[in-house]
Amino acid sequence: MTLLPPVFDPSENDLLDGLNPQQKEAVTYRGPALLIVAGAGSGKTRVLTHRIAGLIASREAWPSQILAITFTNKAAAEMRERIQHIVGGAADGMWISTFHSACVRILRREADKFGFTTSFTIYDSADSKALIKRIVKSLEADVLGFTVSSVQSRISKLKNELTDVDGFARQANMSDPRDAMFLDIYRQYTQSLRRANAFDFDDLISQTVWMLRAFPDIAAQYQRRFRHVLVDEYQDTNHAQYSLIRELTRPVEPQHVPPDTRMELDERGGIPGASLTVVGDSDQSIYAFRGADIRNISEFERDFSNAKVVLLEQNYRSTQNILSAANAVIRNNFDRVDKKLWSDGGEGAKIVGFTGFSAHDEAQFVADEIHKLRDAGQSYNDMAVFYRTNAQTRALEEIFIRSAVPYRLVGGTKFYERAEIKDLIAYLTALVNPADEMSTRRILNSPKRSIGPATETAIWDFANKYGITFRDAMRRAGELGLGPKVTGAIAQLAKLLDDATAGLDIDSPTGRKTVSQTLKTIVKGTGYLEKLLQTGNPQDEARAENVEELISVAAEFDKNNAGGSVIDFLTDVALVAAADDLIDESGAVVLMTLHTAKGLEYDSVFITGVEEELLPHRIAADEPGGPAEERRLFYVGITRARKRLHLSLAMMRSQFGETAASLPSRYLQEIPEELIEWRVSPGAAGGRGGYEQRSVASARKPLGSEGYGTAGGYGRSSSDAGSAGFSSAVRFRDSDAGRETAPKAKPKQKWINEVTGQMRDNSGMELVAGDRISHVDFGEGTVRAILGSEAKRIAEVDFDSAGRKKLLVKLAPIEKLTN
Ligand SMILES: Nc1ncnc2c1ncn2[C@@H]1O[C@H](COP(=O)(O)OP(=O)(O)OP(=O)(O)O)[C@@H](O)[C@H]1O
Ligand SMILES: [Mg+2]
Repeated sequence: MTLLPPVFDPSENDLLDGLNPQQKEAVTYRGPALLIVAGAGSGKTRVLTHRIAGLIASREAWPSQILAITFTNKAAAEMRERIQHIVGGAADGMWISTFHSACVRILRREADKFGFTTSFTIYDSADSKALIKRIVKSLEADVLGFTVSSVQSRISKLKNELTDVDGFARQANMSDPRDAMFLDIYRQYTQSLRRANAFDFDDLISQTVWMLRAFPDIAAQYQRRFRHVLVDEYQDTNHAQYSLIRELTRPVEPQHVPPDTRMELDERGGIPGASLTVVGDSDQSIYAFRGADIRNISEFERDFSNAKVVLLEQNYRSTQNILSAANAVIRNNFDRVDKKLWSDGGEGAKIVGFTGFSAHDEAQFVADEIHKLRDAGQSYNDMAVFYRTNAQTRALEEIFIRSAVPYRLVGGTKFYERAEIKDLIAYLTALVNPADEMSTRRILNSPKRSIGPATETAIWDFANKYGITFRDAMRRAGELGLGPKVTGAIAQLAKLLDDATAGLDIDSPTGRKTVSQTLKTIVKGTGYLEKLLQTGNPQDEARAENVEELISVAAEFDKNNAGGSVIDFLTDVALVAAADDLIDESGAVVLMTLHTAKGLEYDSVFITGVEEELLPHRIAADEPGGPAEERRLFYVGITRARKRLHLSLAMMRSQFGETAASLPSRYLQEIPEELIEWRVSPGAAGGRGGYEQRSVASARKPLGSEGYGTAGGYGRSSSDAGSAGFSSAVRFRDSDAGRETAPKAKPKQKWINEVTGQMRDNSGMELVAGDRISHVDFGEGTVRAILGSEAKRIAEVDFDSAGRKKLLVKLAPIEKLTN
C-alpha cells in the first residue's frame, strides 16, 4: 500500500478544540448527507471549514476531491485561508468557490463540446441590459409595456428555474400578444449571446446544469472527482443551483466507471454519489426575488435520503442584547420554526438608536460615532455601515469625506461598472473574443474618433452582406465607401486591435505580452488616458485615475498569476462579486448593502435608514411575502454585529428627486424598548430651543398600525403597533417640526460648487491649534489639533455647541475666523 504524501496531521483534538458537542458532531459525522440548520452566528461556516480540514487531515479525501460552495468570493478566500491555516499547503488543489466561479471553471473546460468556445465572454448585468435594450427597441416591444428591466428580471427568473426558450414556448399562451412578444425577445437575446460566444450570469449555472444532463459521460467525470460537496448559505440557493448540486452528487452509473478505478463500488457496480453537506438558516433567506427557495432547506431530508440533521443553538458572535433584538424581530415572521439562540457573551452595550432630521444629519451621527469608537481604540476595519439601497450612500459619503472618516464602498457604483473601465474591458474582450461584436461596437468611438452611428451601421451592413464578422468588416474599411477620415480611423483601430491580438500569441517574436502590457498598449495606442487628461474637467481626472487603477489591477494580476492570460483576467473581473472589494488591511470603515453583508461580522455595525419605504423597501412592502423577506434582511443586518449595534433613521429623506417625510420602520417597534438607548441630534444642542421628548408615532402614525397587522397576520393588533412602541423611542427636535413639509436648508456654502462641479479645496488654509473657525453645520469652534499632512490634513475641532469633531481640512465647509 502506498502512503499518501504527508499532510499536516493534527491530533483530532486540534480540529475539535473549543467546539461545542453539536458542532463536534457536525464536523465528525460521516454519511451521504448532512444538513446543519442554525441561527446566525452559531458557527455554521466554522463547522463547514473544520469539516473540510478534518477530511483532509484524516486523509479521507484529497483536496481535489472536495468542492466547497460559498456565497461570495470573499467568503471563499476566507475559508481557504482558514483551511490553509489548519492543514497548510494541502488545501491548494481544492475547489472553494461561489456557484458562479465553479461553473465558469467547468464551462471553460467543456464549453467547446456544445457550440461555444472556451474563450467565451461573461456578460454582467449591465452588458445584458444593453443587449436587451437593443432588442426591445428593434422589436418595438415598449409598445406592449415591456421595459428593459422587466424583461431582464423575467429572463433571469426563467433561467433560474431552468426554463429555456423552448420551455417558455411550451408554457406561453401564444394568442396573448405579450407572451408572443416576450418569446421573441427571449429567443433573440439567447441567439445574440450565442453568436457573441457569451454567457450571461444566470447562464453560467443553467448552462452547466444543462451540459451535465446532456452529456452523462462529462457529468460522470465530475461526479467521480468530487467526493465531498459542501454548500454554505444553502437557504439562498435557487432551483438552478439546487439542480447543479443534484447533478454533481448523483451516483456514477456502472458504464461510466473506469475499469482500473480504485474507488469503492456500490452493489450495481457504480460509484456512490458524493457526500453532501449543506448549512443554512431559513431566517436569513433574502434572495427570494432572485428565485431562492427556502424549500430547498425544508425538503432536504426528502430529497437526500438518510440525511442527518444537526442543530446548533449557541451564538458565539453577538452580545445578548443584540441577539435579543434579533430574536424579537424575527419572531414576528410566521411560518417558521422558532430557534432558541442564546449567547454567553454577556449583555453588552445597549443598542443605540438615532433619529436625525435629514439623511445628512443621520450620516453625521454615524461619522461622529465612528470617531468616538476609533478614539476608544476600535479600528476602522471593525466597523461597518449598512443600508438598504445604494442611493443612500451619497449622503454617507459626503459626510464621511467632510468628517475625515476613511471608508470603502463595497458594491454600488462599482469600479467595474464605470464607463471608462467598461471601455477598456471591452477592448480586452474584443482582442480575445473577436466574435463578441458588442464589445467591438462599444469601443468603436471611444475614445472619440469620429465614428458615428451611421458608420457603425455601414460596417454592420457590410458584414452582413458578405457574411463576415464585424471585425473583418473593419479590416476592409477601404471597401465601405466612406470618407477618407472615417476610413482611416476605422483602419487604424482595426490595426491596433490586430497588433494587440498578435501580442497575445505565445509564439510572437517578442514573447507573449502580459495583461498589463496589453492594457498599456491599448491605452497608449488609443490615446485614452491623454484625452481624459486634456479636458481639464475634474470628472475626467477621476476617470483617468480609474484607468490608472485598472492598469495596477492588471499588474497585480500578472504578479499573482504568472502566465495568466487575458481570458483569466477577464474571468476574474467578471466574477468580482460585490463583497470582493473588501480589503481589510486598508483600515477603513466599509459601506455596503444589507444583502452584501450576509455571512460577515463586525464589532460595530450601523444600520441606516431604518424607515418605512426603505426597510421594508417600498417595492417589497406590497408584495406577498415581501415584508417577511425584508424582516429577514433586517435580521441579517442586526446579527452581523458583535458588540455594538446602531440603528438610525432620518425624518426627511430625498428619494427619487423629492424630499419627503419618512416614518420609522415597523420593525423598530418589534425591538423591546429597554434594549435601545435613543439619542437625539447633537446639532440641536444649545441655543436651538432644546428638545422635546415627543414621539414620532404621536405626530404621524406609522404604517404598521394600519392594516398591516391584520393583513400580514404578524400577531400584533393594530392598537399596540402604533403609539405604544414608539412613545419613548423615536424622538425629534420640536424646533424642526415646522420644517417637515417644506424643508428649506439654510443657505449653505456648498462643499461642491454646483455650477463648476469643482470640489471645494482648502488645501491652502493654514490652520494651527487655537485658531477659531466657522463651519456651515456646526457653527464656530476652536481648533484643538492638526493631524496628518497635505491632502490628508485633519483638524480636530471643539465646536462651541456641537462638540468635538474631526474634519478633513481640504474639503470641510469651513472658514478661518480672524479675531
Ligand atoms: N465553538 C466556538 N467557540 C468560539 N467561537 C466560535 C465557536 N463557533 C463559532 N465561533 C465564532 O463565532 C462567529 C460566528 O461563526 P460563523 O461565522 O461560523 O457563524 P455562522 O453560523 O456561519 O453565521 P451566519 O449565519 O451569520 O453565517 C465566528 O467569529 C466564529 O469564529
Ligand atoms: Mg456563515
